[in-house]
Amino acid sequence: MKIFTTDAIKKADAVTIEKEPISSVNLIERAAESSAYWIYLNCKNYTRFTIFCGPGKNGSEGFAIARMLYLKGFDVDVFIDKSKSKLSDDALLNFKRLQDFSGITIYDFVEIDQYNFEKTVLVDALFGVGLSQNLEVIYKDVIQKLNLKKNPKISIDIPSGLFANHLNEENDIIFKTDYTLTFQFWKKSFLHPETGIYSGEVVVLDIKLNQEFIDKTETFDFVIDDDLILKIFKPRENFAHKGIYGKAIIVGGSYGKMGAAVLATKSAMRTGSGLTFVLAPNCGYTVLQTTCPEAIFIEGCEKKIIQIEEQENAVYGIGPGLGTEKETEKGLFKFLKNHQKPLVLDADALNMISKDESYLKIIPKHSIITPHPKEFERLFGKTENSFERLDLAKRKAKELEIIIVLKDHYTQVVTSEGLAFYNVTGNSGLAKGGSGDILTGILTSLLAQQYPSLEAALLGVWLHGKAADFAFEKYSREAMQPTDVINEIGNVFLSLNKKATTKL
Ligand SMILES: NC(=O)C1=CN([C@@H]2O[C@H](COP(=O)(O)OP(=O)(O)OC[C@H]3O[C@@H](n4cnc5c(N)ncnc54)[C@H](O)[C@@H]3O)[C@@H](O)[C@H]2O)[C@@H](O)CC1
Ligand SMILES: [K+]
Repeated sequence: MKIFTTDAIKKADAVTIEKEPISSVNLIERAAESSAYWIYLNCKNYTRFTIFCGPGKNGSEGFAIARMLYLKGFDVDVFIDKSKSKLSDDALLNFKRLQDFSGITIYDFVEIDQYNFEKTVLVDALFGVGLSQNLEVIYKDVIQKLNLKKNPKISIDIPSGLFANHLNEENDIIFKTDYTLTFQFWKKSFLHPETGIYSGEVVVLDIKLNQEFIDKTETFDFVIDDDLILKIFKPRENFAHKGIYGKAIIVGGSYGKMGAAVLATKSAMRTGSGLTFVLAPNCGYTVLQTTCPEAIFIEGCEKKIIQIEEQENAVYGIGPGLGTEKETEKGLFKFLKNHQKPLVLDADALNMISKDESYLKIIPKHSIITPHPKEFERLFGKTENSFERLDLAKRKAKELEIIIVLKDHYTQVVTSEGLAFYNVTGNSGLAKGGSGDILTGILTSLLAQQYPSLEAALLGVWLHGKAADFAFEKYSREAMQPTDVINEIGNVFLSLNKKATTKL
């Protein structure tokens, strides 16, 4: 799914209005209907809604939602700024429509302090993507007061005060919501840690904006959605043999960090590589042969790896638990200098590469590197925030012709063309040691199965997150373990296969 800038969203609205054709207020009606319907389906424990409306189209949607919820039998109150009352035409029209409903009381923002907030859901329809400057004082006051309330909160399109595609100023006042019902596209700010904390759970509602315009309009940012994954995923062939599905070699483990190699090897196998090898120090022999009997062990040195031998037609995933000893570093660089095929580099492999800028240049083209924010900083330098970090990743991915998987709550796959794909599967149960090792195993396995690098990265991060979501449902975010995630990879493939196979 494409992520549009505010300007492109406005154009998409305008083109839809012109080409469909549909009036602006009827398009607002469509957006309001989809919001009211979602609320009707999902708010089972509440019968009371208090809707805060602004002066523009977002406010107009608020008025329409108020009317629709009232007609569905809910108790609805509306708050506006009565003192200035400079509503836009679209807002005025829906505001006037409300006057036919004597059961809906319209309050002024100044009455908030006297209002009874008991058991009501707060709906924020103050500002949408039309916010062009910092908020006026009157709206800041309202938002500050509402942010102190414990009531459930829903924002329409975007939490009021938040910009859609860039960072706010540090002291900006922003509505902090539990749910955001957003129209047609994810907004970039929902996907970054500094701004995403305001948007809560995001629900994207399809309001059927002009598809031709969406298809034609270029963008640099995307969300990995199910449609994209189904285009990438190739179900296993009936007449397959193990040779078709490649040879994955995990290079990792050192004395005391053998678990990382175990997790990466297990997840490579669960992802389907035809043959899976693990190159690890000899001290890991028993543990690896016991925990991963299907994998083939390649001997390293006693307690660390000092050389990586080139094997024909193999895809390497290097890093989990590898350690950063001088001899390991030497072995890694000797290997990388002569190796041409795309591979996966993670963890300690990246830590060793970050020791010298010239090392970056010997990463084979189209390889996938998977740094978390700290590793990224060591590799490419400090940035002020995650928006700048992504911009830097785009420049570096282009320069080095590699794919950077920037691990975060919403991991970003950054391509050598300067595009970013945000992954929205996964949860904070993955914020545990070992999760990254699993991703390395999955990516190595997909590359070995001849998925092109970008497709392997997109499918890999999605699969990793999806398996984590399945594990979360069984064990909770707190208790789920990386091993539980590996054990759910199979269920993710089952659900993918169900969708991908031809049905009669
Ligand atoms: N027909 C359409 O064009 C559609 C509009 N949609 C909705 O419309 C929203 C965008 O509507 P608008 O462009 O009217 O913008 P908003 O409703 O976000 O707000 C803009 C209004 O607020 C005023 N304003 C802007 N910044 C302000 C500030 N800092 N302090 C006080 N007032 C300020 C502007 O003068 C304008 O009246 C979307 O977020 C979405 O909710 C969607 O329903 C899709 C269809
Ligand atoms: K809003």
